Amino acid sequence: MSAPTPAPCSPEDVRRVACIGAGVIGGGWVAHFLARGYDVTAWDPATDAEDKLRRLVGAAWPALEQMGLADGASQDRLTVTATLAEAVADAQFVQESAPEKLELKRSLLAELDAATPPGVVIASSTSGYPMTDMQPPHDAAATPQRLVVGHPFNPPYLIPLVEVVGGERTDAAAVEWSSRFYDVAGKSVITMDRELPGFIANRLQEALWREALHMVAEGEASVADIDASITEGPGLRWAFMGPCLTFALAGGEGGMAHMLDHFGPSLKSPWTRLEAPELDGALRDAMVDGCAEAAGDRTYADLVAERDQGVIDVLRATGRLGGDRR
Ligand SMILES: NC(=O)C1=CN([C@@H]2O[C@H](COP(=O)(O)OP(=O)(O)OC[C@H]3O[C@@H](n4cnc5c(N)ncnc54)[C@H](O)[C@@H]3O)[C@@H](O)[C@H]2O)C=CC1
Ligand SMILES: C[N+](C)(C)CC(=O)CC(=O)[O-]
Repeated sequence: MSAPTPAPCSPEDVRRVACIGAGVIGGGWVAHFLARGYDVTAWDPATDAEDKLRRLVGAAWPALEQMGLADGASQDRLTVTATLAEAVADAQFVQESAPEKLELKRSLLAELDAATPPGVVIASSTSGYPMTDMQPPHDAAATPQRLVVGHPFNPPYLIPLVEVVGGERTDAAAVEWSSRFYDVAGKSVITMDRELPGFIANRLQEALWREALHMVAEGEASVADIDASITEGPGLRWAFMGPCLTFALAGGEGGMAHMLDHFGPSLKSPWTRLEAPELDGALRDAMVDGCAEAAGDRTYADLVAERDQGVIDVLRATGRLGGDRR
């Protein structure tokens, strides 16, 4: 591996962030960085991207005001550029949020690497690809050592977690730099020392999702019942205590030891029973129809507002609103 290029500034000194790809997640990142007082440049090849982006940021702003804006934070600090090169020309950090297609990510990250000033860290929002599979190989021109995964959660302007992990050709200093940067930018960071499919949280979510799809495919439970089983049940605990400590309490004063001795054998069968279901047309239709039924007459905008207020209420109730803000 060639010598790492020193980052042009410390994470604390970053003022200009570029967001490449401005859909659900890229737009959410834009809203987050604006609310934290950064100057943001954004680029997205879709012809209607700027309108959609400004609408998304406008819809997120009331929630961000409730969360508390950084000094000087303003939607006016967003510049949407005509080209990728203009977006990254002066950037001190780049967040890529393009569609989850491996070949597209590969060529886009190579293009970003070529256009971004030396040493500036480039993070991908990918929800599952290992950076090793996406980063360009080492050659005279490429600098894959500054490429990391920074996996956010929807919406990135409200859900604190970012999972940070490098690939085989990533410099450890870039992982460390980006973890510190996200922390300074108000995120809650888990830094991983190895690549795992789905990272940590999606690996857990995917297990739950796999079972949900099985139940819908087999007609065993409705979409509404599956959602209620989490929001009225374990989801209430998970907002402040993770699944491991929660289950330690299931063992009473005997804790996790008693929980495993007591329930371990009976839980083993569901652990190993099912493979991923076939996502065929019938299952797709059942999920789409079930979600439409569960949403009722609430529009997409209604649901976004409801979700945003719900997350803020939970953050406030669990003492995670305010505190150490940028
Ligand atoms: N939607 C979600 O809940 C989450 C998604 N992610 C990840 O974020 C990334 C983006 O996903 P979404 O925002 O959901 O997708 P999206 O479909 O909402 O947005 C993708 C955007 O990328 C743009 N685009 C297309 N080609 C491009 C290119 N060559 N360069 C730059 N932009 C391009 C599209 O015009 C679109 O605006 C994916 O890697 C995904 O896995 C991560 C966490 C959660
Ligand atoms: C649906 N998704 C796999 C893209 C979701 C994520 O990656 C994280 C999230 O927001 O739950």
